[in-house]
Amino acid sequence: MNDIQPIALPGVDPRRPLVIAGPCSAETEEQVIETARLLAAEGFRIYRAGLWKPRTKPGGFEGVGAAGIPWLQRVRRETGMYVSTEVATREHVAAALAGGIDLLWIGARTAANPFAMQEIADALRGQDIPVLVKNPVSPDLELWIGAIERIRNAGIRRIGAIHRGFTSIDKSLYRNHPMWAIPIELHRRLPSLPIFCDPSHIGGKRELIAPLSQQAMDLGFGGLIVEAHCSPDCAWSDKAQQVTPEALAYIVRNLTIREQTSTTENLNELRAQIDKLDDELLELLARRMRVSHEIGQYKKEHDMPVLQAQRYEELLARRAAQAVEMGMDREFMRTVMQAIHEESVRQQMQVLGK
Ligand SMILES: O=C(O)C(=O)C[C@]1(C(=O)O)C=C[C@@H](O)C=C1
Repeated sequence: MNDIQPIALPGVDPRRPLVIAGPCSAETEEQVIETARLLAAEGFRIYRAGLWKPRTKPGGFEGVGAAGIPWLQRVRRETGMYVSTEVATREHVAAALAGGIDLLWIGARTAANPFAMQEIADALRGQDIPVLVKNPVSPDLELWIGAIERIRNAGIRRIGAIHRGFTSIDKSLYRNHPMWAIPIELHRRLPSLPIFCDPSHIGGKRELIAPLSQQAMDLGFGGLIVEAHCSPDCAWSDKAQQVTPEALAYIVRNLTIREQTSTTENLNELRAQIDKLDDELLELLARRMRVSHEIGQYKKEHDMPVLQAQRYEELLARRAAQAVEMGMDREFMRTVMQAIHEESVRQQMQVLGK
């Protein structure tokens, strides 16, 4: 997939962040036009508005559908902005293409369904339009890459990914957990694919748009897709996470975009320290595995099972608490200990199997 091209739109500054902004849903012609006018006045160039809204439960506002396409055409005519919307079926694609929509995105629930993705990809075959694919609701990188691959296999070359976070049971801070490791891994696997952050859906609240956007910039994301509404508190959907165009302009203006890639003597010295510490870590891990091997031998001779659940539980709890005291994250340490234990168990299984 190294033939993926940037989302270059004539007349739009290609420097990051490329910002796509607009209301969650197109509600009325007035709201669509008013929001677009305010955004254009702040210098935003790419407009978004959902016409077909996949709602979790029936009864919510499901969008105005194709009736909103002439409103987006008016946005284009009157503000000069590019316009974009979400598509979830072949009929949506056909209506959007016939209506001259400039950019399409595919939602998280659709991206999770290979049949729906294939249907959309087939409807896009032979077209030259930028397409952005949101991450599936579950943290499944392969499914996300698969969805992107289907679009690419249909001949689309200007493709981007949208990171909108992942469904999580714990809604205390985020509406959708960012799990940054997943878009980081996506970038490692597909370095030419631009990634857009959707801080509105990750955060679910307007206060989180600025910090999440900054984090995305610091992780090298190419763009942002953000919900903005002329009157957020009156929005028909997702009102808590929408901001006014003025507030969005303020947030974007205040982002720090760090682009420096050259290193200095100082950084090289610090990296040398990291390399040395990693050597020591590996040496220690190898020593730990050798001891684990010996325990495996003992277990074989004494007919003991490999998994010692109580001992494992104790060491997980002890090291997680110790990590917190040492200024590290509890969950991080649990993940490290789980990985070490998994390898230790695997090696002991081999000893028992010999
Ligand atoms: O304590 C043991 O019995 C071990 O084999 C060591 C070890 C570990 O790697 O820490 C490995 C497997 C057990 O489930 C518990 C702990």
